[in-house]
Amino acid sequence: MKQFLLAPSILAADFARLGEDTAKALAAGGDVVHFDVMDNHYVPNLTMGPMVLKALRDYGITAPIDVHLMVKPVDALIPEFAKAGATFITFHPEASEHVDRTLQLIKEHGCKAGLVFNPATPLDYLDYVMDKLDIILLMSVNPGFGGQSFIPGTLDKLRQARRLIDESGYNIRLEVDGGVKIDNIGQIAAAGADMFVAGSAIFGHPDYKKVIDEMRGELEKVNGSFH
Ligand SMILES: O=C(CO)[C@@H](O)[C@H](O)COP(=O)(O)O
Repeated sequence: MKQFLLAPSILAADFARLGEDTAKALAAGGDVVHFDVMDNHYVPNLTMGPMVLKALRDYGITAPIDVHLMVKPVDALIPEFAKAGATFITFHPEASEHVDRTLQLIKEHGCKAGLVFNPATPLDYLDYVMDKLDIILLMSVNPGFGGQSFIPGTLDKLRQARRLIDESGYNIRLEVDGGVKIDNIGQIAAAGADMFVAGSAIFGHPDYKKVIDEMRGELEKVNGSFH
């Protein structure tokens, strides 16, 4: 059976009670904390840095933390996030001068590494780095804000990425981010994703557990189609 991971995006959490709200999403069944870092330069929004991540660790969050860097340049922040307690660090290849070097830097700092693809970024960047990836993240909205609608063309791109991962023989997670809801998560999983970021769908609902349980229910329906 395929193991799916649900990653609540704390961009949509209550920032005034971030530790408590993050813990609540994990207690409701979230597997991984998705941590969006925006610099108001690579994307038009400004969010959280390594100090906030460390504060979550100090608060007692022990779940994996998936840091999505929407910043340019990338490299200087990697040691900082690793030291603060990141598990995964992903970045946009067009924001790094040397993609291979940035991937190596993440690994050298003991984190899992990944590339993120915007809706209009081709998957060509994968060509020579599959052996260095633990995760591929496909954006299903343009990065910068939560609460946008899923871009349907992402489904074909997911199928393409799934094919490349399977052909490579490497153990690489395929994550999707943006507009993931109860009513589309099954279709997204059937296209090949195995890790799902959801912000507004979870934090915008009064009952996080109900949303996560319903998402898992949808995932169980498609589980068989992978094997
Ligand atoms: O990185 C981003 C947006 O740039 C995402 O992680 C959003 O936080 C997803 O939010 P929803 O679309 O699920 O509300």
